[in-house]
Amino acid sequence: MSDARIEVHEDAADLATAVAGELLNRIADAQAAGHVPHIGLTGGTIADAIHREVARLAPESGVDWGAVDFWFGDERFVAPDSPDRNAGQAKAAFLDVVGVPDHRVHQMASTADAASVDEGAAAYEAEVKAHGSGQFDILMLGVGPDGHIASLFPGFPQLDAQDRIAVAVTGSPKPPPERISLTFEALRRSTSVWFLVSGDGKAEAVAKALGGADLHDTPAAGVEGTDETVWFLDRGSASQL
Ligand SMILES: O=C1O[C@H](COP(=O)(O)O)[C@@H](O)[C@H](O)[C@H]1O
Repeated sequence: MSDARIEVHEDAADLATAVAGELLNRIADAQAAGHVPHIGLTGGTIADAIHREVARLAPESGVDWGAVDFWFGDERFVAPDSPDRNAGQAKAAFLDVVGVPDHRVHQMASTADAASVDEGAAAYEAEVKAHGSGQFDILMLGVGPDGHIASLFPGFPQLDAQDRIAVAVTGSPKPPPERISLTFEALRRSTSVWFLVSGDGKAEAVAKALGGADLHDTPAAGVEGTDETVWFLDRGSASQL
C-alpha cells in the first residue's frame, strides 16, 4: 500500500488542467517505455472537466491514442445513448475527440447489451479477466458528497462483495437506480489511484476518507493504489482538512 499524497489546487479549472496534464505525461511516458497503459475512468462533474482538458492538451502530448486502453470504474445501466452514461460522457468529452479506437474503450453494458444489470456485471467481469487482472496503471475515482466512489454507496451490500470484480447495484441513492460497479477487490489492484474531488459539498467526505473512516460509512476510505495514491483537490474540497 502507498501513502496518500494530497495536491490542493485553487479551483476546479486548475485541478482539471493539472490532472489532465499529469495523465497525458504518464501515458506518454509509459508508451515511450514500450508499455500499453490501462487507464480506469470515472464519471461525474470534475471528471468531465478533466476529460475536456485532456482533449485540449492532447495535440501537444505525443500520446499514441491507438496504444492505450480505457476502462470504467462504474456505469449506469441505461440505454446506450442516455446522457447518464459515463462512457457517453467520456466519449463526447475526449475519447472520440482525440480518436481512441472503439476496441480500446472497454465499456460496461447498457440495457441494449444485457438482459439485466446482473448479466451486465458478469459480462464486465469476464471482459476484465480476458485482459488480465484488472490492474490498471492509473485508476481515477470521483467522490460523491456521501463519500461514494464508483457505484459503491455507504451501507450497501456491494461494499462487502468477495471474489468479484464487478457487481450489480440496484436502488442507488443517486439516480439512475441501476448501475454496474467494480468492487473494492478490483479497485485496489490499480498501481496508481487518483481521487478527483472539487467543491465545498465534498469537503466532509474528503476529511472523513483521509481521517480513516470506516469504508461502510465512507467508501472512499477503502481504496489505495499499490504504488501511489493521490488526492487531487481544490480549495473547496480541501476546506475541512
Ligand atoms: O454517480 C457517480 O458519481 C460520482 C461522482 O460524481 P459527481 O458528479 O459528484 O462528481 C462518480 O465518480 C461516479 O463515477 C458516478 O457514476
